[in-house]
Amino acid sequence: MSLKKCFRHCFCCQKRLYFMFVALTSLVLVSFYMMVNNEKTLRSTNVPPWIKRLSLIENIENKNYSSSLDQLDTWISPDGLFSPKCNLSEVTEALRNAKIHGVELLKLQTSYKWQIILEGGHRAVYKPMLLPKVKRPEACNVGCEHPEYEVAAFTVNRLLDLNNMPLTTGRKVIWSIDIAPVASQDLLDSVNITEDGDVCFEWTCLHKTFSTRFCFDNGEILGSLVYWLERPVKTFKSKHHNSYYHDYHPYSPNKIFRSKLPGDQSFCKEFRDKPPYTDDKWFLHVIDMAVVDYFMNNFDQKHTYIAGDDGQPYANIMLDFGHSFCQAKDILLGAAVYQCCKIRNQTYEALVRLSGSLRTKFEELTAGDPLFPILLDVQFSEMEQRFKQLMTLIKFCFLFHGMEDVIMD
Ligand SMILES: Nc1ncnc2c1ncn2[C@@H]1O[C@H](COP(=O)(O)OP(=O)(O)OP(=O)(O)O)[C@@H](O)[C@H]1O
Ligand SMILES: [Mn+2]
Repeated sequence: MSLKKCFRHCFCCQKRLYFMFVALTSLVLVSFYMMVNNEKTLRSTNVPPWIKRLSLIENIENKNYSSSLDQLDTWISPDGLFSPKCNLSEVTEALRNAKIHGVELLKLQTSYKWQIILEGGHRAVYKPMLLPKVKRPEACNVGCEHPEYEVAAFTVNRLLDLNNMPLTTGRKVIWSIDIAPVASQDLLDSVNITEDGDVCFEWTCLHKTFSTRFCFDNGEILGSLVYWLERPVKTFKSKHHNSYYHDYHPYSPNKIFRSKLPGDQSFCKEFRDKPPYTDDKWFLHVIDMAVVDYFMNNFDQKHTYIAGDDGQPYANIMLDFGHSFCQAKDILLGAAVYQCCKIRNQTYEALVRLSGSLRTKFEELTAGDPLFPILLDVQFSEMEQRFKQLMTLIKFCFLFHGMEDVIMD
């Protein structure tokens, strides 16, 4: 090789090396910048470190659902969990599709459920459907819950123009794809996978003395997803007030109060003149709860609320409808409405608008839900019948007290 050629060759090598060095340094710098930036955004959210690592990957891939879900907490006010101007379909879509970053058994109260962590660290309660959609054979508040009723209750709430139930939707998940890779050890340990790929586990449903084996065929699971309120959630209890809403139900454990029930006006006597029910906001919410429970034939609801920073009740909420549509049909579920003979103007107007179109409007709202059709035909007929009964009870109130006295703003 001539001296000139050798010189040119070395020069080219050096140039190539130089370019490689610059490219590598830039790559390292860009990656480092992205890592630091992502750490910064993630550090601001209150999620465990193992979730953060998953979120790091997620944040690069997809930010959309996370920012849709970010809105939910900002919508909460003393007047409820959202307002008519909120885009519920956008958030519902996010709840149905957001990536799942963590799942564990939620050992609170009695029903089988999971706590799910969605992208952005948003939490939700997932109640898998343990049973097919059947007419409930049992007495009320016994046996397994039906998560499809949580979706039905949310739909009824929306149809009644109420805004107190956290956003709820049906959601399908696949065990091997959505759950197993991010499940906690105790959830993984609680299931076994059959040779056919079915996911099975044992669970004892409410008031049963034996456990039952439940299996999800091919690991495909349908269930209800309720957005988790990152707020202190509390329930009015008898020890703070002489009675509370749930005591009024024939299935309440408070037998003393139950024995006082038949036919008198005790609901209003017990409630209206005792705080917090002296305040219309809390009193009218109890009436709204009775309207929803009457529609749903639900004996399980308690008066639940979000507490503010001062520990005082801030906003009313409605939770827990998995035991609805039970066998006993008790007119006492409507006691708050027909014994007090009061109803919120907005709720009454919504009821009037629903007359004759309950089924169509319910189906319109739930058309895109993975659990559609949410209810059996027979349950729908039951709901329509109970809706008519409630309207008759309200008309009796108009007759005895006059419409002006019954309707409250
Ligand atoms: N969306 C939510 N946001 C915040 N807290 C919630 C939410 N859903 C449930 N909780 C809390 O978890 C508790 C249990 O939830 P839920 O009532 O759905 O369970 P459950 O097992 O069906 O109860 P029960 O045994 O009374 O039927 C509630 O009382 C409430 O304190
Ligand atoms: Mn329940």
